[in-house]
Amino acid sequence: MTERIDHTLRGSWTPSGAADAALPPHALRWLRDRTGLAAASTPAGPDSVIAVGDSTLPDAARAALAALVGESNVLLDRDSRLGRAGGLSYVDLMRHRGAGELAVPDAVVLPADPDQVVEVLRACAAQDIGVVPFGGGTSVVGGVSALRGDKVAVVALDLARLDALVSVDPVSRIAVLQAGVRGPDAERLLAAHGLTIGHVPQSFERATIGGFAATRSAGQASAGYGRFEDMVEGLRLATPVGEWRLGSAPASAAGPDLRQLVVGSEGAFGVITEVALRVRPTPTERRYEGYVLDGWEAGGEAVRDLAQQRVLADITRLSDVDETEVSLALSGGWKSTALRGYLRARGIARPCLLILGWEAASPAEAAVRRAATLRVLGEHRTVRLGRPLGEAWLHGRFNGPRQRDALLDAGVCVETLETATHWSRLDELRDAVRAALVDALRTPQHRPVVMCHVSHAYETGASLYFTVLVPRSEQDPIGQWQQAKAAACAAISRIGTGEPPLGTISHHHAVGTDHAPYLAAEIGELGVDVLGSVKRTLDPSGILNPGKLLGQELLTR
Ligand SMILES: Cc1cc2nc3c(=O)[nH]c(=O)nc-3n(C[C@H](O)[C@H](O)[C@H](O)COP(=O)(O)OP(=O)(O)OC[C@H]3O[C@@H](n4cnc5c(N)ncnc54)[C@H](O)[C@@H]3O)c2cc1C
Repeated sequence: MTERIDHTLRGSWTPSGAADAALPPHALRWLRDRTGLAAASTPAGPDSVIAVGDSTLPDAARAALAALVGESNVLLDRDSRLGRAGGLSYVDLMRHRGAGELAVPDAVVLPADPDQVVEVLRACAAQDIGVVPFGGGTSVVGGVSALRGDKVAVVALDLARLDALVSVDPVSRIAVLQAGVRGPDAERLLAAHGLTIGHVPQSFERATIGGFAATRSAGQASAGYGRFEDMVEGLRLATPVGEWRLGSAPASAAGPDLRQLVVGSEGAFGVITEVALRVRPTPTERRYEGYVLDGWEAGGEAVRDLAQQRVLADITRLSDVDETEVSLALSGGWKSTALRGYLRARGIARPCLLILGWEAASPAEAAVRRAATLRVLGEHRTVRLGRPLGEAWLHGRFNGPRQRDALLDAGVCVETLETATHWSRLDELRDAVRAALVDALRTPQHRPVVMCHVSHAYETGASLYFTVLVPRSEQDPIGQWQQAKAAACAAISRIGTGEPPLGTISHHHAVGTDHAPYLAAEIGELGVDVLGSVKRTLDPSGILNPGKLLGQELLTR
């Protein structure tokens, strides 16, 4: 049995909220100077001010669900329902802070095992109840928004009780985990067998195995361990028409790989109840280092070279000039001033920070792999800053959501978005998204900070991850971001222009509700129809995750 997360925690990342964040006074001073942020901000409204309507779950449906999972596992109280109302995007957090309207589920249902999940789905289909699969609830694209669609009610299907390590095959290096196991618990359970998954997204502390699979998640060490879909050997999927089991060999030519139809299906095709994962021995040697290159173009070329010569470090993360500047400004103090001076003296005019990390089973393996990376990196002009900077990144790798709480408290609109494209178009895509965000958010009083980094690199291209900071609009804090996000999505997808997309609408955050309008621009109308027919086969009455992945309009055509 693993420790349950408190889902009543929605307005912040940790119970202590902003108090948990390292946002020193000099960082706020810097933000005020740089963005025009006012000294005072509007305090967040307490949970009690949020309007939560009565549950519309019919009595017959409640009774049917209670007969399957037990009375105590059908929750109708306000806090439980509010606690599964939406994910953890900026917009979700603002809604939980009293701005805009929240879609609150009519009940929370907690099945105990994969068979119960199938039964719950059958019962919901019979009663015309929508079902939102809920893992860690960390979606940032509206994936767990409790939309009702055309159903009489909607329930959040919380997978927290599916929290077991089912089996370990040490010979094949495969572990089977239930879908509700959270990142840290999965690693703890596997560590007892000397094994690791190696999947560490920034949401690691709260997100689950089922959520990782349902969203095609990518962790910070994706260059070494692969994206989550690379690790999935097999799955159990509960659907309203029965269970579907996939994956019986490491590779197969028995038709298309249907596992990939389930990985990334975002709860719209079924509920993933178990995942068989490729695991590796726990690394005993870890080494993280910082380097600096002069300018984004030079940094990008170096990372491309590492990827194409197949010597990427397990963690490879390149910040652009703006992100490097913000990191230095936020860390502040004499050390960052000294560092800037040192870099200037070494001829670096536009510092771009590159973090490299190697994780290996022995010091010898780490040394060989590091030497291979550095041989290629040595062909580019770099300044080595050594282990302290790499260790500092490691130490702060989960700080982002904590700092976000503090920034929200300070009146900042803070959000991220991500995409990916091929190397030959990476700069064009970055420039287009940057320009769209800056244009949408700049006002006579406010100057947005738009930062970008590459955190996932491939032989043919890379991801781009943008972080935006701008003083929050007091009148329309949600609309302010939604307009900027729409402009960025239009720049990526080039929707309505007749041009092919510049990049993908999501490299790892998934589609949810927010990206659904851009899906057809990426996969084509035919692609949407293919997904629609899969949906109709597995979920004929359309109860699963209304409005996600395919969006409501795309489904009904
Ligand atoms: C601060 C922060 C940092 C983040 N960093 C990263 C990152 O580094 N990399 C990354 O990839 N993502 C990141 N994310 C996004 C998010 O954490 C991932 O999408 C994650 O995989 C979601 O897992 P979850 O268990 O929280 O799923 P949820 O948020 O609960 O659900 C996500 C989607 O999957 C569906 N779903 C969940 N469980 C199941 C299941 N068992 N079966 C079927 N469908 C299911 C839901 O209905 C929903 O559509 C971040 C989010 C936050 C808030």
